Amino acid sequence: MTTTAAAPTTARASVVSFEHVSKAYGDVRAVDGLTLDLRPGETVALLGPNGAGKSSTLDLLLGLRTADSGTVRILGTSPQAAIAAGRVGAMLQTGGLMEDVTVEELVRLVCDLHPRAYPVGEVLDRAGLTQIAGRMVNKLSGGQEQRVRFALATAGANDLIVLDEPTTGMDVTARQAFWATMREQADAGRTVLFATHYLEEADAIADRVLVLHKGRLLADGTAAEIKAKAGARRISFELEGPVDEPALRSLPFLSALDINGHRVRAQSHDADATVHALYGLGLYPRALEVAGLGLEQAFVALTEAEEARTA
Ligand SMILES: Nc1ncnc2c1ncn2[C@@H]1O[C@H](COP(=O)(O)OP(=O)(O)OP(=O)(O)O)[C@@H](O)[C@H]1O
Repeated sequence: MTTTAAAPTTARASVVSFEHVSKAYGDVRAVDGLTLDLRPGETVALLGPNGAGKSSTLDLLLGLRTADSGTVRILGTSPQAAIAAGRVGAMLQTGGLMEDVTVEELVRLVCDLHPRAYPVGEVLDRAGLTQIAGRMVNKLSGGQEQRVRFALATAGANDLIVLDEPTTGMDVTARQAFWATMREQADAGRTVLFATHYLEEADAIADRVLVLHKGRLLADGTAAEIKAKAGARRISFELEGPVDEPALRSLPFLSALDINGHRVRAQSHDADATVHALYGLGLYPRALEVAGLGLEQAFVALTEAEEARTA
């Protein structure tokens, strides 16, 4: 396949590109110099504490807000042009659904407007809406409304799917079906970007995790890399006989140590080296366990460290 500079939608091109993008509301810097590239087929989770700038970032990406400075591109064009060309599907937290129509009528309307729409029946089925296709939109439960939003976001063959806390209010079955569909979309080469507060979802689904804090990118990598960046693994063991605390504190790479009777819990930046040194002290740890930080613990560690650094 040949590629040329004039073909921004080739596999090598960025699907999403932010270059030094900033957005402030008064003196609140919601997005602060964000530079970012998302590539085809990536499933990317956007994490951050409340107010970190996740929704603002998605709003800028979708052209719903204008950046104060910097450039946002989708597939090499402006967000508005990419959306008009039917290349972007979005599912946002806010924004009411049209109410005086049935589920099917609403889905049909959106399919009619989409330049590369899927058949209405397929869209309804994929979102688990076939059974309630004839129901009025204003009679739906919160979780059913989310399914409708999901259907609207996947009404056509989009290159980019943007989701703001998509599974909020969905039950377990809906959630599983939702992520199965998103995986299919990613396998078909679509880029999926989703903001979430469910870290276990990010861990299970995303092949790339972005951590935002005060509008800045604090971490960018696989979930495993984010956990490693938080810089610690947990070690726990028991010791027989008197516990020599100074000797334990002298172990290399320790970031935390908690001694409770004979039970020792530690965090280490290099658990292998710490455990090796533990045996080197002539100690015989029993019930030894070494575990990584979960994504949630890593997220808390990273954002708290940044909070302390920037306070
Ligand atoms: N329209 C607005 N006017 C003023 N301030 C705003 C506006 N929208 C957002 N902000 C502020 O910008 C910052 C970023 O908000 P944003 O909604 O992007 O964060 P978020 O990461 O999506 O938060 P959450 O997890 O709570 O949804 C916050 O401090 C918020 O109060």
